Amino acid sequence: MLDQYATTLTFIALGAIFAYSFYAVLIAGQLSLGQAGFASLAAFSGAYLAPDRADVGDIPALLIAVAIGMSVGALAAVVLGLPTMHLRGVFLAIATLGFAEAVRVVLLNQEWTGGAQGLGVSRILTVGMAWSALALVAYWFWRMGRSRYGRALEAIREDELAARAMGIDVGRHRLAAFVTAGAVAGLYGVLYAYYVRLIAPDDFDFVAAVEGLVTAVVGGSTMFLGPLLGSGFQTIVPEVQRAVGVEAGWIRPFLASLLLLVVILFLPGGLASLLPRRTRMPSDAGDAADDRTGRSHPAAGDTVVALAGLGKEYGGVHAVRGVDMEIRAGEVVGLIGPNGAGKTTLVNMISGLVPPSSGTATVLGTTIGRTPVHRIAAAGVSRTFQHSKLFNRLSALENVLVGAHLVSRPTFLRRLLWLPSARRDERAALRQAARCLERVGLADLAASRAEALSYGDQRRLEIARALASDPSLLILDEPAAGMNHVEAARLSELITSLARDGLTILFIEHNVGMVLQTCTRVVVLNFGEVIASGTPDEIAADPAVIEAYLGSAEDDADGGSLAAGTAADPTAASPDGVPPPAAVNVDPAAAGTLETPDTTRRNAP
Ligand SMILES: Nc1ncnc2c1ncn2[C@@H]1O[C@H](COP(=O)(O)OP(=O)(O)OP(=O)(O)O)[C@@H](O)[C@H]1O
Repeated sequence: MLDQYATTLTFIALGAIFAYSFYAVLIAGQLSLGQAGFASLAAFSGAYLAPDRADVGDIPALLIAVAIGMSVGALAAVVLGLPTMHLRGVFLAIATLGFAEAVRVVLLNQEWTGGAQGLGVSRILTVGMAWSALALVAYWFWRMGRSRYGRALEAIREDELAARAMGIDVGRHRLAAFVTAGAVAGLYGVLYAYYVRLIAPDDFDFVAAVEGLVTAVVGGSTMFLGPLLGSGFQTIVPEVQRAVGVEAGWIRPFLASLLLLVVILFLPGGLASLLPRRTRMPSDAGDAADDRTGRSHPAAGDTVVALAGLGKEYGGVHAVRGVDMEIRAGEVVGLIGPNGAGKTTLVNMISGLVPPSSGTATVLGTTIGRTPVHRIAAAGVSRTFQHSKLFNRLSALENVLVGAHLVSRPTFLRRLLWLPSARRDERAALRQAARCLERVGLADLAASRAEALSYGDQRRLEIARALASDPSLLILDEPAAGMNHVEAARLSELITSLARDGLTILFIEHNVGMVLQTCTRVVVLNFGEVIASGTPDEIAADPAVIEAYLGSAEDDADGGSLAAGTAADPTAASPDGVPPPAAVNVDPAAAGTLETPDTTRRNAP
């Protein structure tokens, strides 16, 4: 029975292993076609360099060839990966395809490979060996999935910038994923060689690469079973055809292409996304006693942020100009100003996303400018974004777990060995994430995908994710946008309670009422410059601020005032949950007087 299907089963296993080499990088959002080149290099060098089966026996000969092939595949991935890892999407695909084609052409013209005739190899691989190898590869990716490393790769796939802001070293993770792909492709190349008896460079051409990619995408690149499902489908279709007596060779590629189209249009996560994703809240989330994050925070009153003459210029437009600012530990600083005042640019510089054009800045002892974003996050800066940057296809709990990246320990290798300490560390990370979800009131929605949450809940989830790293400085960019006044009041309470715990908070908000109520100090920006800084009461009465908000002093005399404006419900004009424009934060009666900010003043002379 097994013998009858041995060839089909072996090819399902081989196809799945090759598809895993694509999955290895797809999971991190990378599109590579270089795996055909890695497999080809591995197959030829393994078959050529490994000792003969007659000298060492079948299994040792195959194992030595596998070791050579996987090392060659991994090494080739390092050599190709170092210069190409900064490429994204189709550019990476083109560069890696170029590499695979170059390998094919070079091997075609070598004597030792047999050129177009190919190289004869003994058949050693059996169906049992092929499935054992597949089981090991699948096990690797299964154990990776719920490790800190696996979650970091998924976060990079979902939103690279947010992943950096969570403290993930994106370059290192992408290279590691690429090297894994090289090793797995190398394994495939050697196993294939030791099964088909004769290998030629054309066995690893463009068509083979695309087939491997299609198998992985159809199966699903978001779950470790995807490549297996994809390979099963791709290999079984011709068998079913034969069984029902339809011999047309075009049916399989046609069905595969059709399925690819259906998957891309309707099932972006592939067949595997039909399987439910497990997300379990830990039962002992409240038990915080033994979960110290190991972070040390500045003492109350210490300098957290020091900016001197900080500026940012975009092609002649001064988004931020000469800002001097100091934020001390324990302060809740509100950053307000009309649209386009430079608020987001300023916090982007503080969190390392945007390098300044002039001036100096030190954040938690780290000089910003050339320091990568993940290092600034590691120093203790955490943030949310003006436009939500959640990891959409991950659950709420998984989002927050990624947020805990910096305060959790690497678990992947220990998970491979099934060590209890890995389980303990994963549970500690889960408890940390669960506590943060509870703190923002989202514990009940832990299992929901981030993209399925309401706008207000998404904003709270971003705060929970930012809190998970136990930061010393929390930066919130318009956290109340899109919230109704009840939600905004609850958010204000949350910020106050976080501040009571000693967290330093800098937040941008158009809801001036909320800012005045929540902050210990308010900084007002206009045209990229600080026009006022002081307590909420001082700011509410500051004529320069009132003018910046209401357009002119005469308008103010007509009844407009910052304080009056704050009384207005900031979301009254947005029943559909769309974030309100800045103008709704002023007295509706005076809103008509709000002038569009004049950006001419910020233009460089
Ligand atoms: N990447 C960029 N390239 C060019 N100009 C930019 C860029 N980012 C911001 N700006 C410009 O810098 C100025 C300040 O923008 P910024 O987004 O920092 O203001 P903001 O106060 O956060 O505004 P809002 O309240 O609307 O979010 C604007 O004139 C904007 O057009």
